[in-house]
Amino acid sequence: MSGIEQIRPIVWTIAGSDSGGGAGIQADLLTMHDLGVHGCSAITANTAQNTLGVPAINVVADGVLQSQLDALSADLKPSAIKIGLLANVAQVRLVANFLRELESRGEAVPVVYDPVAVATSGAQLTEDSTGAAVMNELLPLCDLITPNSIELAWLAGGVADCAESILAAARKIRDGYKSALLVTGGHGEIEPGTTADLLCTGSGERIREHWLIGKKIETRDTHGTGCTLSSAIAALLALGYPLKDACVVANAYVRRGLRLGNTGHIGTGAGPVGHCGWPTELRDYPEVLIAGSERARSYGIFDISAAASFAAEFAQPDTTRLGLYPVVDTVEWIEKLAEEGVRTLQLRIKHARDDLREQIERAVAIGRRYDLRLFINDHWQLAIECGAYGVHLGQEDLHTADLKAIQAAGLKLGISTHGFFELLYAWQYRPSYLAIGAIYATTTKDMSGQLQGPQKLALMAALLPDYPLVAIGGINLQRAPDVTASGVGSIAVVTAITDAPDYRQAVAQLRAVIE
Ligand SMILES: Cc1ncc(COP(=O)(O)OP(=O)(O)O)c(N)n1
Ligand SMILES: Cc1ncsc1CCOP(=O)(O)O
Ligand SMILES: [Mg+2]
Repeated sequence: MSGIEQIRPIVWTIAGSDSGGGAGIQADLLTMHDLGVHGCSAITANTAQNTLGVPAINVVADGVLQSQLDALSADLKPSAIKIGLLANVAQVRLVANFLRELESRGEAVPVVYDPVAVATSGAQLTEDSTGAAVMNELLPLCDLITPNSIELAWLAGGVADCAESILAAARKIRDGYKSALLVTGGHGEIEPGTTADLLCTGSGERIREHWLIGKKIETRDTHGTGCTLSSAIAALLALGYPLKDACVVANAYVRRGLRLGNTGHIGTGAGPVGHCGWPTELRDYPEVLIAGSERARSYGIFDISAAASFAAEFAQPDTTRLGLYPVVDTVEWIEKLAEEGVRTLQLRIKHARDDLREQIERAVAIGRRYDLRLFINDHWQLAIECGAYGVHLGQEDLHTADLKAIQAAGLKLGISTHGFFELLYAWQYRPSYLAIGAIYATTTKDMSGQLQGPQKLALMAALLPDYPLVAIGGINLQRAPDVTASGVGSIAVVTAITDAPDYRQAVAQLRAVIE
């Protein structure tokens, strides 16, 4: 491989073959191809299957499985691995050993394990005794496991058939393992007419639980949804998506496949889910439940203190296209840029200063004089007290700021997001605008690990074509055309203006591109 650049990342699926072409290896390879990675397979069992059931599970010999893994690792190095059906304890051990070897050679990659124990048809696919081996040997090597609620109960012991018992079973697994958990909810309805997946990430004190909720899609063709979901996540991880983003995009990919299906039914039973390309429509994406919302009561995560300050539906700006949006740290800059005809501005004061209130009061007064859309970063109480046009908050501020008070005062609200998950999360607040960043590397703020790039920006912007969106981070005159091509109506910049040799010229040139 040396010297040859791989254009498409490689993803392996270690799973069972479905002779009916709807689930297992077949669904995995369709998904991987659809999402732009090259799929390789190591087959654990040749199941005899159709859309009606599973007449036989023909488990491959250990040597057959091992030889496939060895052949792949000699040539086709993976960027992520998806594991599906492991038919017995010996296969669990073999795969676990193989993963440990990869780790010891410094070749570890993200591993997504879909513990395929029961097919959608109800057929049992793995020996009962594999549960303990999975827990002891495989889970410690996985980054994410994606059980359905039946498989969750199988792994954790007990039942997992309502929000509280699913949360309890998930916590039991999370207590012992580093792996994140995505419990798929296609088999039950916590709220009538909806499906809900539980995403658990982090560990110890920082464990995070999110319900991803979608309208139930009425279709007969649900075969292979679990395989499709887990291989989509592996593909997205290989493409460099962070775990939570990979989970929500994969959820949308499956929901799109359920909604659009195949052209005509395949088979006489539960046909395969469709594989219909990148999910470009918001309606396929899940809602991310917010713990302060009333709805969270049904899902066992209602937080009374979060509810005290939770609000949604903020005042909308007069336009969805906010144009050039300089972010500056002094009142003097606000005035100079207002003079140049800039309409959207942010005062972002990061250093403690005694005259903060006075600065904000002065900025607000200039804002009124020039009819600016002036947002105050961070200092939401002072923004309310001084009667500012709006406030800009980061994700972490959403848990501490009094959003009810901001809304009641009639202030506009902008929220920072970094990727698909945060975009969907912030969307639940229906803010006045959503900012997406950092698009490029920037020296203004440490955004390492949060770079989006213009292509991903365009994929996110496509979800909210009529909503005020702002792109920020490392944007300058040269990059601005690629950013505006994504469809966002506003570009926020710091250094492209404040460090420009001639800020007036920079404003004029940037406005010419953006507005
Ligand atoms: C328009 C816009 N987008 C994003 C940010 C970043 O805000 P935040 O996440 O609150 O981080 P700090 O700016 O406070 O460091 C922004 N200020 N403006
Ligand atoms: C505040 C902030 N939030 C995300 S990136 C960024 C800095 C943008 O600065 P610049 O335009 O100089 O890259
Ligand atoms: Mg802030």
